Amino acid sequence: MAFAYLTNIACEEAIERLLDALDELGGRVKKELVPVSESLGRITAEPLYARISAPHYHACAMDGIALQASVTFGATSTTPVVVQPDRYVVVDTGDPLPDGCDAVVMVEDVVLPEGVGMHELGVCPVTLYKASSPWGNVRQIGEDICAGEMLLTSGTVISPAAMGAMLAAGIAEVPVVVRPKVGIIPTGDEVVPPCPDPRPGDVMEFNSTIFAGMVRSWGGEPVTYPITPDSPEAVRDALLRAVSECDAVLLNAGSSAGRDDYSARVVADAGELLFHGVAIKPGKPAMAGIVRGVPVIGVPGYPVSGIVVVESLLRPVLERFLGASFADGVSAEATLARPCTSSLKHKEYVRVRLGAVEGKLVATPLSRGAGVVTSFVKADGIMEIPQNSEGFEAGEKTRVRLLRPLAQIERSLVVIGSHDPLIDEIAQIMHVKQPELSVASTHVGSMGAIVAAKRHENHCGGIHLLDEATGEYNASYLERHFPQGGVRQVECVYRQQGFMVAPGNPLGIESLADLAQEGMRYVNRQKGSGTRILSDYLCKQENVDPASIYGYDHEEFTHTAVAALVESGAADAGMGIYSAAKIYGLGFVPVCEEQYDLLIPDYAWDTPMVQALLEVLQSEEFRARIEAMGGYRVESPGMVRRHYETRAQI
Ligand SMILES: Nc1nc2c(c(=O)[nH]1)N[C@H]1C(S)=C(S)[C@@H](COP(=O)(O)OP(=O)(O)OC[C@H]3O[C@@H](n4cnc5c(N)ncnc54)[C@H](O)[C@@H]3O)O[C@H]1N2
Ligand code: MOO
Repeated sequence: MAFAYLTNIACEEAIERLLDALDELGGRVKKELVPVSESLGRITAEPLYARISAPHYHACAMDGIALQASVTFGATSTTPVVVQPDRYVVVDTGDPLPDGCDAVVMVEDVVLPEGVGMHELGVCPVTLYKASSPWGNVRQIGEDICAGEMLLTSGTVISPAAMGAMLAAGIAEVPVVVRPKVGIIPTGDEVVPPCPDPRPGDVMEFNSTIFAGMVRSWGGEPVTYPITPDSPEAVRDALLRAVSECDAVLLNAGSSAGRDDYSARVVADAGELLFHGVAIKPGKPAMAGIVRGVPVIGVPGYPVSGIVVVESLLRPVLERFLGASFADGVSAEATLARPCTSSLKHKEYVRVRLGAVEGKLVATPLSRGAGVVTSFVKADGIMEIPQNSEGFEAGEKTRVRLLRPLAQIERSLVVIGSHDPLIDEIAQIMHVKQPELSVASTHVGSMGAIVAAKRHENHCGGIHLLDEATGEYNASYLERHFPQGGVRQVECVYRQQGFMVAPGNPLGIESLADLAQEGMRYVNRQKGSGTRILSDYLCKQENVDPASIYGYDHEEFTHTAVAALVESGAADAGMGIYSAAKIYGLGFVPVCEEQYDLLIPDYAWDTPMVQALLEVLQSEEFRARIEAMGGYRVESPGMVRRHYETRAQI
């Protein structure tokens, strides 16, 4: 019988239980001495005091002459003072201040007698037109560091400058906290080492690589154990070995309620289970316990859940071990582009893309799937929805923890609209041309581009909206949705739309009518996408009732997602562009060539991002790249087809 969840405690309480248990175990910080030159990123175990002052002698701060300031007193531009060679010494920057001197005059302020060269400086009298003040241009002993003063407190992450300061202060070795060893045990019969050709059901083991990276970034030393099969004995053996060798252990997967989920039971049998089940999403099956004096954290198998749990529960443990804080980064207020509902049962962490549009930060939620690890790759920030909240409406303001510097986010082209793989190619070319710029794209269909532009939430978006009455693309939609104008319709590409089918089209699919036949399975695009409008239009034209097509309600958000489903055999056909079919080696039945334009609102036109986009569209690289992808025709990308100029509403 599987071990059911015991608790649904708040994350804060889970952390408290874990840290209280650690406190009961007693002092933990272990120290070691390392050479300063190898201490970068380590954490000081004690406060560090300077052994010597820096500079440790009075040092000349400039090239010139050293003298006693009093000999220059009274010198002005009209009443110069002449100093004889026995009253000054020629010095260079860094030299010890000669005995009897208390000031340095820069060589630029030293005037030699008429006809005398610099090589005679030191043996000739010099004229000064400015008085020196005592200790002028001298770095006195201890200007930087005074012997005995505290340089760094304990718990400081050692920076390159701190390394230099320690050496200057006469410290050659520094006491640092020993890196806590964190054991990582991946478990599961289905889990296999990463490989290029996994079989169905194989789960590639990549969680431990993610967790090891996180552990390292917080000053710990990861120890990854071999993949352990799903048996209580094997998991117990691996756990006992890990707790004997490490300071903390992550037991990965088997945390939920499935047949082979033993983690909680093994921890409870081998030690003390502190909790199983935390009110966070993703990550609710998280658990923790103490086994033989070592904290053990049960991390759910799904990678996104795993990242959230390791961040929420392991980080505080490492902070306690290290006596340091890896506090959450900067947060900022953002406006939500789409509604985001959540349950009252847990606090939810939603990954978001961010972009600055008209000076306002806009957050677009990314996939919330616990298995979608790329949501963390694409994320610019994390939005928290508190446990007592049902979520946020579109347009609501919320605080977002930033995962990238704001300055970078502000230089991101926000693309919200119809999906086409060419947007990724634009991002690549743009980034090479101007590395400070990036692209944040979200695929919400052509109508989504219009909605986003109306709400001032994007810089541009792809549109391919067929007007059934005229057979024209986009113009009538823009006229209707922007009666006050304020947008430009910019040419991008012409692309082939058609049915993506199995290679060689074994079922002979030529039309939607064929797909309405018994036994055929279709995969569709989401409502509001141009491709969906095309399928609906073709249904009408061919007099096919959409309800008669199996899978017409099965909606995907991108051409590639549709292609992947056809390739997997889960569907016999889906409407999409040729380039996506080509990536997946699928058959393709052309239906029409459509006009894929970009909608660019006037408010975004002058931004460096949009100007860079136009440059990319007009570049040879773009043309070459698009032609290589296949299924596109390129005429004059970047050309403004029509400017819907702003006009007052009547
Ligand atoms: N009936 C229920 N089923 C599930 C529940 C539930 O409450 N009732 N909870 C779901 C939630 S929420 C989560 S999160 C997962 C947790 O699953 P487990 O921790 O038990 O993990 P597994 O089932 O062994 O694996 C799930 C999934 O995770 C991926 N995985 C696992 N190990 C690795 C690895 N080392 N590297 C990469 N990916 C890994 C893989 O996709 C597995 O399929 O349970 C839900 N189910
Ligand atoms: O807790 Mo699970 O991690 O929601 O997906």
